[in-house]
Order: sequence, then structure tokens, then C-alpha cells
Amino acid sequence: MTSKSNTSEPAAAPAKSPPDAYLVVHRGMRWTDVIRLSGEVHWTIGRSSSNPIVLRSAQSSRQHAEIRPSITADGPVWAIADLNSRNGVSVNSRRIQAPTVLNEADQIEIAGFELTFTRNPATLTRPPERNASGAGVAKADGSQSADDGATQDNLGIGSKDAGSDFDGGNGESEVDVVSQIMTSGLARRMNRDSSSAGESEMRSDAADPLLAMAFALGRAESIEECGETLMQTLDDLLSGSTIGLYLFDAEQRAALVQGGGLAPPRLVRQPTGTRYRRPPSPLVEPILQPQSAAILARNVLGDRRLATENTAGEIDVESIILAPLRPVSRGNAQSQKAAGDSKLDKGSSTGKAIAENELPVGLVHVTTPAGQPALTPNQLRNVVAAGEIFCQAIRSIHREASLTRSLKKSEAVINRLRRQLAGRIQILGNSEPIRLVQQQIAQVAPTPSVVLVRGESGVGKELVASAIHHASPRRDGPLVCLNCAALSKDLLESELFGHEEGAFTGATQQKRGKFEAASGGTLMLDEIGEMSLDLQAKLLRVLEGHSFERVGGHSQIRVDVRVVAATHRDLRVMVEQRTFREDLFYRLNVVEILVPPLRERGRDVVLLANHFLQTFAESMARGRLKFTALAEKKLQRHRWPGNVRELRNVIERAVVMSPMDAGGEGVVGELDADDLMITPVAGSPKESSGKNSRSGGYADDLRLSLAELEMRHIRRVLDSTGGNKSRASTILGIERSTLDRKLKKAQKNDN
Ligand SMILES: Nc1ncnc2c1ncn2[C@@H]1O[C@H](COP(=O)(O)OP(=O)(O)OP(=O)(O)O)[C@@H](O)[C@H]1O
Repeated sequence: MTSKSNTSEPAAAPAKSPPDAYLVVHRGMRWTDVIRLSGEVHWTIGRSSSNPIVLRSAQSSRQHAEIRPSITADGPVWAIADLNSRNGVSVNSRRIQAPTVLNEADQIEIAGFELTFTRNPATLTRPPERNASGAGVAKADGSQSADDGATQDNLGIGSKDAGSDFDGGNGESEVDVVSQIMTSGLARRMNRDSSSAGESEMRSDAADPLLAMAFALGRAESIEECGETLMQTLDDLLSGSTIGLYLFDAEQRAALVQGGGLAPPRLVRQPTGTRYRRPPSPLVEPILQPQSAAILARNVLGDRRLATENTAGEIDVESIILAPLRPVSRGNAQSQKAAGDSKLDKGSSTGKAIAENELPVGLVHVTTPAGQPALTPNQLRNVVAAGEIFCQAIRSIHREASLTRSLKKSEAVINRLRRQLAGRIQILGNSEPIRLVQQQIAQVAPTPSVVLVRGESGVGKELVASAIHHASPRRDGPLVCLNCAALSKDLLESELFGHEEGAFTGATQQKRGKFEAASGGTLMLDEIGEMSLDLQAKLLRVLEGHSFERVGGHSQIRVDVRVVAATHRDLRVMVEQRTFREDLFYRLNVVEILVPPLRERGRDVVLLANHFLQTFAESMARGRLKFTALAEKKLQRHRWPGNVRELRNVIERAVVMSPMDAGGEGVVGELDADDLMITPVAGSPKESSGKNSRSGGYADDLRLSLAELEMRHIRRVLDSTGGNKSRASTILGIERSTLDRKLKKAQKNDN
């Protein structure tokens, strides 16, 4: 920064006082200390406590400098003069040689302190721009003054890291030193109280309420409770002051972003004889800006820009604190630093559009009435500290609430999936043999017994095992399935029991087996009849409660697993043929469930076919589909050698091959017998002699009524036009409205 017209020397005596101005002492990134310059007062600055502004520093002369009203050709101004100090006074890094007019945003350096001169209250809440090098206050000529060596104090604000407010890192905190600046008539009174010992006593006094607050907030469960606790703490820290606590809910945040004013405070403390009044908007607007600093302003009496008038139209406030409530996170501190380093536009005033998420969560506004001691920098520091503790607490409450919300959502999803799963593992069917299976599952599921499920391939043995698991007390544990026919003897052993690293070629790392993976749940061993006799012996030992070792391992592993075995073979015959161990057979055959083939389930075929039809039509977005009577007959007559799996595949294929708009708006698409690709079982009557009904075969038409035939033709034409009704009605030679009427009527009949 270079010095401007302020080197011009003003005339000595003022005829009239200059406009009020502010001397701003930046105190870290989060707060500023403001001294109002008003009237015709000569504001001497120095080490002596007789000065209105006291600098407690050995670098400061007893009477170091003076800021006073002066007259120039342009009118009354504020000027600064060096009172023959040892270390001099610099304005914008230039040591002044004569009284110098102060201009907006001038940086004054005295005895290592850095002060900003401003007339604009909007700039008061801005954190200072910092010297990027982190060096202390530079002298104008770059030299050290003669008696600089007299003190080792390094009081330059610029030497402090912008992000850390509490410790200057040089053994003495910057805040401690700067906090000893005092103003006006209070200097003497404060001097009495704020000897170094007094200051630290004040701080330890503050520690108790802050500590009590931290404990209370740890227990608080709502924002309201946190607000009450903060208010109580502020009351303890700032007795005699009026306090307003503003907390911005969603509505208020939206209003503030739109440029609306402050809503009434959420909580107020007003000692007897005082009345709380909101801060004026010129002060509120800048404090809502991102990265704004808390301010302490003293000598506020009569200043309408810093305080609101009473009912008599007077500003009867001695000092104020206005602090934004903003949680400080690591990221936040970094962005504050970045803002302090470069982003802030020093020249502009307020009124920038603020994003809702950049607003503080609230404000603390403290005022002391005229005639009472002014608020102190320590009190400012304590308000900011209390505000930060409060913000952390409400952030925890918000986080907890959001975690609870997402937990509830997850639970809802889990329950939905459970229901879906339950639907999928439902053993559908009303036939006698399938009812018996359902009943056996219900009986055996709650017990810990081993179950042997037998049946042809594709009848639903795995589904039965799954149903047993999900109806058992182990339902929250894992269900692990292993097909014993799919692996060689050695691989099956390592799959079942796991292996240690290096147990065999390719065993590059330790692996848990399925028994361990199923611990606490159910292990389904499919195709158990394919297991080698050696492995059968090992399995039997585990089923009898013994521990086992991983392949290549020595440690004994014991698991809590329920086994459900399945096979399409007749194990009794295998036992007779000595290909299956008799002892294992009896161990497995505690409860046997025989799943009937599909051909023995009567009308269940149609029930299952319809279930698969709906499932696939939905997953392939084919709308509503149904089977024609002929299709159902065909399904019923087939012998289903591949059982339910075959049925499922037949239906899936039919749905895949059906037109995309088969079940379009207002139409239930039909799957005819010809759409079902089933190889007719030898000896059964030919299920359909016609071609695919949609592609134009008329063999079945001989059994249709005229109306049915008409509708079948309409649907074929509609198919050929891709569902375009206008084109279909042209081909059919009828009005579009007639077509609509016929379709509606057919739909009614279908329903
Ligand atoms: N009653 C049923 N209700 C609904 N779906 C069933 C039913 N029975 C079987 N299924 C379905 O049929 C298919 C085959 O069933 P599953 O795999 O359980 O038969 P499996 O007897 O274990 O076959 P494999 O002998 O080849 O191991 C699966 O998609 C299954 O969901």
C-alpha cells in the first residue's frame, strides 16, 4: 500500500469537527476491536495510561502519537501526528515526518500494532488483509530505529498466522497484547482492573462459564436447549449488558438471502432498567457476509450507524459486540484464510448477494448502556469462544438428526427389500403336495436340525433351503450356498473349510471357507450326492460338532452353522452302492423334505406361470399381459421335465419376444399358446396348429365368435401399426372413435 494525499500537513486548529471515523484493531481472523473517533477529542496514543488509547508495549513511547481533528482546504479531517516517539509512526508503511491526514482504509503502524482508519462501518466486520510473508510491521524506510534493540517484543499483527487466533506462536499471544488497547475515559478505570494479573484473572473467571457451557451443551438434545445454555453463559460473562441471540431457521435464512431484515431475536436478556434494541441494518448486513469477523465497538454513544436509538431518539449505548455464529471447521479456517489473503474486496461496501449456506447460523448482539463500563476485548474473545462451542454443539445435533434420518431411510429400504425377498422366497402353489412342503418348512425352520431336501432338478430345492433359513431364528445371519457338483474334490475341500497361504500351488493367501462364512447362519450344500467319500467323512465330523482345520492349517476352528443339504439323487440307493456314507446319510436325513415335480402340482402350473408373467412383464416394461385360455391349456398339458426352472424360462422367453407395446395403454396384451415355445411332449394333443396369433395364423379362429375374431383382427392390425390407432382405423376402414369404442368394450369384457 502506498501513502496518498495523507502526507499533506493540515492546519493546526479545527473550526468544526470532522465526520466520525473508526480506528480498527484487527485481532486475528475472527474479531476486530473498533474505537470510534468523534467530536473534537485529541486521541493520544501511547504506553502511558493517561492516553485515551493505551498501547502496552515497550516499543511504544509514553506519548507516542495523536489522532486529532484538523482543518484542510477540503474541510475538517482526522490527522495523525508523531509525538516525537522513539520508534515512529507509519501510515501505509511510510514513516510520517509531519502531521498527516488520514484517508479511508489507511493502515497505521505504531509500536508494532496495526490499526486501520475507516469511516465505513461496513468494513468493520471484515477480517484484515494479511501480509502474505507473515513478517511483522515494516518500517517505511526499511530500517530499524535507533532504540529498536531496547525491546525484544514482537507485536506485529502480521507475524501471526491468520488462521490461528489464540496463539501468536512467539510465546505471547497477539490477542493478549492487542487486547490491552483501551479507550477514552475508561482508560484509567480499565487500567486499574487490567494489569496483567487482572487480565488473566478475567480470563480464568471466564473459563468457568465456558467450561460449564461445554458440559451442558454436551448433554443438550435440541437447538433450543443449546440456545438457552449459550444465553445463560453470555449472561454470566457479560453481566449488566443486554443480549440478543438470533438463530436463523430456514425461513429466516431465505428472507435474509432475499435482503430482508433481521427477525426478532430468539432469546433476549435485558437487565432491569435496560431495554434490548436490535442492531441497525448497516451493521447487520456486513456481518452476514461470509468470513465476517465479530466486532467490539466502543465510544458508540450517539453513533447511529452502530446502535439503534431509544424511544427518545437518542443513542444511549456505550459499547457493542456483534458476533456471527459460525462453526469453524478445518476447511472453514482455510477458506477464511484464503479470503483474508486475497478474496475480500476492501473497496466495496456491503449488499453482496450471499448464498444461503454462507450465512452464519445466527448472531450474538451485546450492548452496554451509557454510563456503564464498556465491553472489553476479553469479553469479545469470550463471546466468540462461546459462539464457537455453541456452533459445534448444534452441528452435532444437526449431524445426529441427519444420521437418524438416513438410518430411518435405510431401515425402510431394508424392510422393503426384506418384503421383496420374502416374496421371492415364497413357495408358490396351492396343490396338495406343495402345501405339504410349505407345512414341513414351517415346522422345521425354527429348529436347529439338519435338513435334507430332495427332488428333481429345477423343482425349487434351493428355494426351499432359502425359505427354511429366512423362517429360522438365523434369518439375520448369512445364507451361503455351495454346489458340490461344480468343483473338483480338492477345490471343494478348500471351498468348504478354507485354506492357509501356501497350502497348495495357487494358494497365494489365506482364505476362509464357506463354513466360516456361514457362521451364525445357514450353509446350503447343493448336490451333496456328488461329494467324495473322503470329504463326506470330514463333513460328518463337523456336523457332529467337531472343530476343523483349514487346508494346510493347524489351528482348530469351530463354527455355529446349520446345514441344509439338497440332492436330486436317491441317497439310499447310493448308500447301498457304497458311493455315499451311511453314517452321513443318517446324519443328514434327520428331516427330509421331498419337493414334488411340477407335473404333480396340477393348477399350480398356471399359478406359477402367471406369477412369472407378471414379474417379467413388469421388469421388461411390457405393461399388462395375460395368457389366452389356449395358452393356459398348453401350459397345463406339458410334462415339464425341467420343472419350475423350465417353466420360468418359457415364460421369460415369451415376454422377451412379445411386442414392446403388447400391454399398452388401455390394452391388456395376450400371450397365446403359440407364443409359448414348448416342445410338445410325445403323445399329447397338438396344443396349437396355428402360427403365432399376432403374425396372422387363423387355425384357432374357427373356435372364435365373430366378436372375438373381430377383436383379434383389430389387435393384429394395431400391432402392425405399432399401436397407432389412427393408422389402424384407416386400415380397418372404421372411424377412429369406433375403434376406441370397440377397444374399450373389449377391455371391459377382459376385466
Ligand atoms: N414354488 C415356487 N415358487 C416360485 N418360484 C419357484 C418355485 N419353485 C421354484 N421356483 C423357481 O424356479 C427356479 C429353480 O429353482 P431352484 O434353483 O430352487 O431349483 P433346484 O431344485 O434347486 O434346482 P437344481 O436341482 O438345479 O439345483 C428358481 O428360479 C426358483 O426361484
